Amino acid sequence: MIQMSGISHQFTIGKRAKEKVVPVLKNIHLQVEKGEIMAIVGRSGSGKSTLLNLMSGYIRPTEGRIVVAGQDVTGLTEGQWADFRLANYGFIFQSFQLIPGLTAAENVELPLVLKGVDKALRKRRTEELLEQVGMAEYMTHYPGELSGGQQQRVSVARALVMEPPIVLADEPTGSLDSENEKSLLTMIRQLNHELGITFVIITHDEQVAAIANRTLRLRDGAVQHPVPVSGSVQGGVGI
Ligand SMILES: Nc1ncnc2c1ncn2[C@@H]1O[C@H](COP(=O)(O)OP(=O)(O)OP(=O)(O)O)[C@@H](O)[C@H]1O
Repeated sequence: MIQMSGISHQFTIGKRAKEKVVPVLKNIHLQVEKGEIMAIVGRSGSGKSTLLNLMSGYIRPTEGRIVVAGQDVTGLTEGQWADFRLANYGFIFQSFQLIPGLTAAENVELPLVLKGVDKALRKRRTEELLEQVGMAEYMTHYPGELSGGQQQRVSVARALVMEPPIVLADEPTGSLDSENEKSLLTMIRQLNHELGITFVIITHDEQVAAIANRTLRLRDGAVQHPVPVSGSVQGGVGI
């Protein structure tokens, strides 16, 4: 589903005369299989977010090739990446990243508006999803009127609204208490099993890593060691 080959990335910081190159990722090879949950773990600064940003086209690799859903995305322009993300990825963040001035329903609906989907269809899809994540009663609430756990449910609904084959999550449980964490993980497992959605999840959290089929460990920008297969997804473990 996602293949990264020979990926290296360095940031260049500072002004011209004092430019400094910061190498972050070194020769990463990874393959995320369709229908699996992959956890990415590693110490702060090991390059986890950089890896996710490369997968989703927010930054471009210094070296290497990225193929997602059969398409070589390495050379996409910014505009092409925007379309590609809308069609292929849903995102879940630690800080939810809901738009404060929009209701729960409007937040979920927004990607459909951007895509020009018909209003009646948007409404139906939004209601279905908010129902699915247990937030039907809160459709007209603003994010500021919802608990952290409720906001994360809304953000899951938003991530799913375009029916993406892949969901990328950056510390999705990082702001949740243990009860909300448990219910989010149950939801992720269900979505993975029932809809076959592929998940890539950055996490510090052992409970999250425990639901993953595989765990990729980064250390100082490199893959730490080969990844054992521990879940139900078969074959082709190309890390
Ligand atoms: N835009 C940038 N410019 C320069 N350096 C950057 C930039 N983004 C990240 N870095 C550096 O790259 C390294 C890896 O950062 P990254 O955010 O990928 O780590 P991480 O593993 O996600 O960390 P954390 O768990 O703290 O979020 C760090 O040393 C960081 O300072």
